Amino acid sequence: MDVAIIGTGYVGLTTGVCLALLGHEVRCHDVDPGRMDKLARGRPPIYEPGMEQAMRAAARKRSLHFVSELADAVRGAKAVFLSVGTPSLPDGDIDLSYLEAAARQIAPLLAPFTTVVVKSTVTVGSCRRLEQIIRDVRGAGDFAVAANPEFLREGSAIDDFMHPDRIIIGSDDERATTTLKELYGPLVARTDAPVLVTSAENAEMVKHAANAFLAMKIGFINEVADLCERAGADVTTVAKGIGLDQRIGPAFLQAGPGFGGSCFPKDARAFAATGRRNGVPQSLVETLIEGNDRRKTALARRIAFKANLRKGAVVAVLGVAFKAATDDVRESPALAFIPALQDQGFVVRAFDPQAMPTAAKELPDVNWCSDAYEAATGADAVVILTDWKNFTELDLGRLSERMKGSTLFDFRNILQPEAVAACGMTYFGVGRAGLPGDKRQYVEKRAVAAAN
Ligand SMILES: NC(=O)c1ccc[n+]([C@@H]2O[C@H](COP(=O)([O-])OP(=O)(O)OC[C@H]3O[C@@H](n4cnc5c(N)ncnc54)[C@H](O)[C@@H]3O)[C@@H](O)[C@H]2O)c1
Ligand SMILES: O=c1ccn([C@@H]2O[C@H](COP(=O)(O)OP(=O)(O)O[C@H]3O[C@H](CO)[C@@H](O)[C@H](O)[C@H]3O)[C@@H](O)[C@H]2O)c(=O)[nH]1
Repeated sequence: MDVAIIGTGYVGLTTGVCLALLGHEVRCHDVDPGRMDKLARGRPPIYEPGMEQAMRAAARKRSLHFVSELADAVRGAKAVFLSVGTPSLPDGDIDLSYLEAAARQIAPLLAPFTTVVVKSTVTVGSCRRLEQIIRDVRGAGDFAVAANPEFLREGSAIDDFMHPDRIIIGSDDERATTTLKELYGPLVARTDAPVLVTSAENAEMVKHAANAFLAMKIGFINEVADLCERAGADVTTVAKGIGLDQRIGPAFLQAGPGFGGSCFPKDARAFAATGRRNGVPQSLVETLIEGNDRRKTALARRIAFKANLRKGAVVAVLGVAFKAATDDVRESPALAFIPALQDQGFVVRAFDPQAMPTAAKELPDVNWCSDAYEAATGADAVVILTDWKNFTELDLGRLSERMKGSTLFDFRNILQPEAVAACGMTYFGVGRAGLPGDKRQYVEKRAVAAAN
């Protein structure tokens, strides 16, 4: 099928590449000329594992094209995907203006009959609004707007797109639903993914409610972690025990420094704003947002207390991306955590395998380092903030030798406390093994290790 993709960020690019690999003829367009230039040279403008290879594979099939002129992208397309950003407004609601602008721009260019597919995450009622904008330009009858929310995660975008848990098609126009079923046909044939055909409103609501629910699982386990820490339990085991209940499941129960990224914080705010706008406050989600925001700075104060850091102390932060396997720092815990360290008068040295160029624009006065060991050099404390696999493989002895102090905060619970203690460091995880008891425990273990 002939497909156009408008907006080639994480979602648009992944959608375009994957649809091309599934056998469709795809033309991608973006307003950002720098992005288009990179794409035309076969270079992904974002760090996403497997993307460059997937782009090469699609290019070999001659089914993926990057087109600078919007009209050339849209002309003749049977489905036009809108995958532009939907950022937060100051009141938490989404800013629909990028989608509205894109709808206005494509409206005169659509061939009859075209399905305009809203891939961006939108609040309930947005597709109707976009439909009205296009209708104002070209009248009714030869197009339909369908909601088709995307559930991929950054860092595993291609795999998630190619192996969806479900495909949601939101439209009451039969021509649109037929087009989308045909489009996803090859994917459904390969994966047997369930397809839910429903109204646009239901589809829009599914996306926001799903993200709010997943974010609530994380917010919940983070509060449980804090309780574990005080009450002498270990959240990693507690989460395992909870997750073994099939009704709960093990996913999204990793305690950490709070959820970040371009989706959960923004989408939780939008869901809460939708509740307020409709006179049905979503109090659980409101509380979740507040707690998650507070957590990021509270952890910065907590380390000062636990490691007894004074003004001028040096803190090494390992990881600034909002999660592993991405260069994205949007609403990353690091963007709140590092300034909160600096506010206390600490000097911050930091390293991230991919996200330093993007983070440097947001975080002034950080000493960026070429690896974890350089970051740890002369540090009073080291903090692991992102769950990069490289950090699970650190040479802890080497890290410890480089440090001035001896405290390691593992805010992703990715290290073995015993291994850290064996290298002469005091270990603090998130909600692990009960504090201050575990501090004594690991200090004691360290003493034993040293004696041996
Ligand atoms: N990032 C994710 O993991 C993810 C997953 C699912 C859904 N979403 C949703 O998908 C949408 C896009 O997210 P993203 O992370 O890909 O955003 P992004 O910021 O990475 O990309 C958006 C792109 O749209 C382009 N753009 C803006 N206006 C345009 C226009 N009028 N014409 C052409 N291009 C235009 C921008 O230049 C940018 O390259 C958002 O609504 C987001 O909530 C994101
Ligand atoms: O157990 C967990 C799982 C995640 N996180 C954090 O939560 C945030 C989001 O992580 P993740 O969901 O893996 O990344 P995203 O790429 O933001 O993907 C989410 O947001 C996308 C945009 O809407 C959706 O498409 C995905 O389904 C949804 O998982 C990150 O800060 C993670 O570190 C935790 O702290 N603990």
